[in-house]
Amino acid sequence: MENNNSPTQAAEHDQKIDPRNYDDILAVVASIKEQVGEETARSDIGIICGSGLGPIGDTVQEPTILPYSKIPGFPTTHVVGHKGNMIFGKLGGKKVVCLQGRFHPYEHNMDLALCTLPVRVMHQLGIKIMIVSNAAGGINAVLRHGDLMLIKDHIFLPALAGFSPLVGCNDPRFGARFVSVHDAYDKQLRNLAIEVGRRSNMTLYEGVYVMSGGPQYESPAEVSLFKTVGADALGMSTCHEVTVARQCGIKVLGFSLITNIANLDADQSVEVSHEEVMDIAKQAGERASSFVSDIVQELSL
Ligand SMILES: O=P(O)(O)O[C@@H]1C[C@H](O)[C@@H](CO)O1
Ligand code: HPA
Repeated sequence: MENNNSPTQAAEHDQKIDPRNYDDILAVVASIKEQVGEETARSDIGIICGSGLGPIGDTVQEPTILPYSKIPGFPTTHVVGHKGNMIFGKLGGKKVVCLQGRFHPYEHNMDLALCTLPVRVMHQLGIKIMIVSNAAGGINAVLRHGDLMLIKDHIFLPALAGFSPLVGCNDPRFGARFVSVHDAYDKQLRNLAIEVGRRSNMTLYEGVYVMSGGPQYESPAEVSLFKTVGADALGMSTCHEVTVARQCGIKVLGFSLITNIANLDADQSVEVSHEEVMDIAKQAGERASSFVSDIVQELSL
């Protein structure tokens, strides 16, 4: 992404922040409040737009846009389709903060604490509910290009191999050392999404999302493995953010936009490309975004 900062802003952005340090998080939050104003910064709902829900950021009313380049400690997002803005404003009459662009562990040397810094920041800004979205490959045979899958549960593969944002010393002010993720995706919020989907004739599947480390797409044998263990869709994000949100006590609603069908058979496989992912996301993203706005309108806080 192009960096048009003045030297002072660039210096501030380069300021070293330890994402595992509670006081450093407070310093980031103080800088955001100073730049956009305390009242603008205070938010009830946080939205992380993956490759699939980018358009929702553009529908935020009375927007105040803060580029990541002006937020101390925020890395830059390099993935095409992720704009790199924090947007404050209103959606469906609610105060939201929308992250147009996320930090993928594969971009940041698997530093999951760094990649979840925005979740800790949004928690300090007051959010009670977080909506996450991603682009994903469909594993379950019912899923088609452009479908939306409500995430019921996840398999956080990097964390099972030791790459969790909660690894390392834990300041108790962040929350519990041992976080229970038995209810990571809130049932009431899922029921609301299903109800809103029914009313607007939106075909909505519910399933399990698996996060792989990426950035290479998965081989057919790997996809078969994920299918065997119960995954319906796969991607390279989200689970780290949800884990930290649950440690903070934030309720989560998650969606996967199915941008490609994952290969299950090496003899009949097709190439997967980020261009295809972006293309389908562009076609289906508008409708998915308006659906999420409808849900936000009906959320009770
Ligand atoms: O941020 P998301 O999870 O939507 O991005 C997906 C996963 C990879 O980063 C990329 C692959 O095409 O898109
Ligand atoms: N695999 C991993 N990440 C993805 C995919 C996929 O097939 N599609 C979109 N993001």
